[in-house]
Amino acid sequence: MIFDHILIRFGEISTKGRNRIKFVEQLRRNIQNVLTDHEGLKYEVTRDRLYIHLNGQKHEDIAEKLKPVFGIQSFSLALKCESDVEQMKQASLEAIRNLYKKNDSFKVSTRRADKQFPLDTNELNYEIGRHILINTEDLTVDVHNPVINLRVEVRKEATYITCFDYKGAGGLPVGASGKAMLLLSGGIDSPVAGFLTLKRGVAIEMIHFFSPPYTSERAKQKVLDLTKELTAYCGEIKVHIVPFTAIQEKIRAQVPENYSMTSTRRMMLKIADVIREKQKALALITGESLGQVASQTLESMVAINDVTSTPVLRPLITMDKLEIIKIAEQIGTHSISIRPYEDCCTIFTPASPKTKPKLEKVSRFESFVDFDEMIEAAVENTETVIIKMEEKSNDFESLF
Ligand SMILES: Nc1ncnc2c1ncn2[C@@H]1O[C@H](COP(=O)(O)OP(=O)(O)OP(=O)(O)O)[C@@H](O)[C@H]1O
Repeated sequence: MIFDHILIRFGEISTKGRNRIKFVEQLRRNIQNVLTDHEGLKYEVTRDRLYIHLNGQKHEDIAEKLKPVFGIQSFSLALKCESDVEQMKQASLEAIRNLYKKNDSFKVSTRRADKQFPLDTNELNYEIGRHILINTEDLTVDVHNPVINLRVEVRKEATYITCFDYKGAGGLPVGASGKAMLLLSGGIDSPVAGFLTLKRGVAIEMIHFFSPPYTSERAKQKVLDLTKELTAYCGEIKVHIVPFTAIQEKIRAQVPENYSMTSTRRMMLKIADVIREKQKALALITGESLGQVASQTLESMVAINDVTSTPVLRPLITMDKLEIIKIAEQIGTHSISIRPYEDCCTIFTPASPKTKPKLEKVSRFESFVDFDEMIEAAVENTETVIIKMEEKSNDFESLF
């Protein structure tokens, strides 16, 4: 069957009151971005739907690309006809004829956005259902549990007939909730934190701390590869790579060993905050999960977080490691994260870091060093690259 439209349902956006127009506009832009390779598509936005006119393009590729777009609750292949009973009957029959198998059951579910339409939903269900039964063989009606649910959406300007729904990614359109900077290590957790933040409509840029020669080019490549996996959800992502060797060496030389981890995290957060301000982002994101390691106790968070009043989002804070790993596998980052290349933190990890560091103590240790100048130099020498989306096929259905 030739479907001529894709009908997209928004889900959570519909409830966003006055911001709705902004949200829908952002979703339309995000959809257009993932479909740039498909020429001739036309977009039409109504109060609670977005329609893509396919103009003869095949729907299969387009449907695949829509699956990871946040802000879509569900979408359906659709056939458009005039809002006229005879035309609806014909189009419904055409839609179902090419779809059903022997002994399938079906149901017609009409929805009238146009309340002035002369027939009510029951009458329309009956008229269309009867027309289908008369003109097909081996089909039965089952209003409770049908194999085919033929949906007829009657609007003033047109009627859309759909019979096959895809589940969307849910969440909010990326960019609709502002922008934040993700501190991305090469580990399992931070890419998952990035994915979950994107899902809530926040655009992200990455910040990675890199300590050559202690960490290799391959460790850097790992971070770029992780970023590439996340571009499936947002098109492209900027990565800021911060040279961190000098600061780490200074910490090792000047701060007592059991406080070096706390101090390292504080410097990371300070630098990230400067880059955040330059990039006009509103928050920082980390992959921390409560109690996972020494630097992720509440006491550590108090001592680390003290360097900034910028909101630090920690989407994984209450999650178990196994839950995090499961998402990492589904979004395709896990196999990259477990590559055996070193991260700057693992190399400098002290034998027994303080699990309950005192804020006064770490501040005092740091007061003997002029870190500000080193932070400025690190920001100045930061390298920025843009990673663009790559076509890939994740198991999106099982994810959402
Ligand atoms: N080299 C780095 N560059 C950027 N951010 C980092 C780096 N190392 C750690 N972080 C940030 O600090 C968080 C905590 O790091 P840590 O190594 O303690 O924990 P983790 O649970 O192993 O996290 P991950 O799996 O993301 O590495 C990370 O999730 C990440 O947000």
